[in-house]
Amino acid sequence: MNSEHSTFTAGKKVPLDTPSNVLEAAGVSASYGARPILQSLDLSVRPGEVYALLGANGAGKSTTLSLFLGFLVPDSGRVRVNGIDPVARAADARRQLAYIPENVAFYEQLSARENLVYLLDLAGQSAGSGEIDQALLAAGLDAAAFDRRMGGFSKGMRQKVAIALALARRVPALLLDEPTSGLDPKATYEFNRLLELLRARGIATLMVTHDLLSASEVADRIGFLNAGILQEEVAAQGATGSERFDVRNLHRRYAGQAA
Ligand SMILES: Nc1ncnc2c1ncn2[C@@H]1O[C@H](COP(=O)(O)OP(=O)(O)OP(=O)(O)O)[C@@H](O)[C@H]1O
Repeated sequence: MNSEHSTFTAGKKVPLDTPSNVLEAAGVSASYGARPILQSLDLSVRPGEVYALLGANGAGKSTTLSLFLGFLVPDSGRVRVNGIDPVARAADARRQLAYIPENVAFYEQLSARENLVYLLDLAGQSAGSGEIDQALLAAGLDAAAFDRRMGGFSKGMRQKVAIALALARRVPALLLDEPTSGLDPKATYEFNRLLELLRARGIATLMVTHDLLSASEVADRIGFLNAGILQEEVAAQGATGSERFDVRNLHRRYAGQAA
């Protein structure tokens, strides 16, 4: 039980075994040196929720990811990953997370299977070959590619391996930095279906993106960050379907903000 997490029910403090927010930033301000970047940021992602963080270049989106990764110490406020402080308990917090940067790095000489075995081992986990194959298949990698060297993999294939690693590690949270940039429409479509799988598995996903169409298709909530301030959050209207968000409306807000 995590004593840091509790809630008030009818005036009585009730401890929670599982935090209701897997990713949580509350009243967070952060800076690089003397330069303030994020101001009083309140952002949370629940289990099984896909949260898309939008904002102009330099708005502070990647900086937000850095907070959850424990790369940046906040000036004030509270950051938690599955109830764990990513600075005070860095190794524990990292075990809760998978981070997929814009360009995912793997051991180029190793195959997808070998990368997974090795990276799981580095993470202190062992998985049988059956489990590894299941994760790769669930992530949508063609079985013919399992034993190919990753040096020749496309960005879309690399992302599938990265998602397979997250699935095999059974992490409760996933951080994605511009996952669909540079993907063709088919690969983008496949990636968006993968996000739906992550949602179904109860993973809390925070995705930084400029891709409004993907965000509108897969996100449950969209936040607009402007100059380090989370100006607005909008929630999906329906559980599924293309009308979850009004894309034109999103575009107007986003473009208006970026101007
Ligand atoms: N390591 C760093 N040291 C100093 N300043 C930084 C550092 N990293 C980012 N910045 C600055 O912080 C601000 C926010 O950057 P951040 O990368 O979080 O923005 P972003 O919203 O992710 O932008 P983009 O869409 O271009 O990736 C920018 O002005 C950037 O120049």
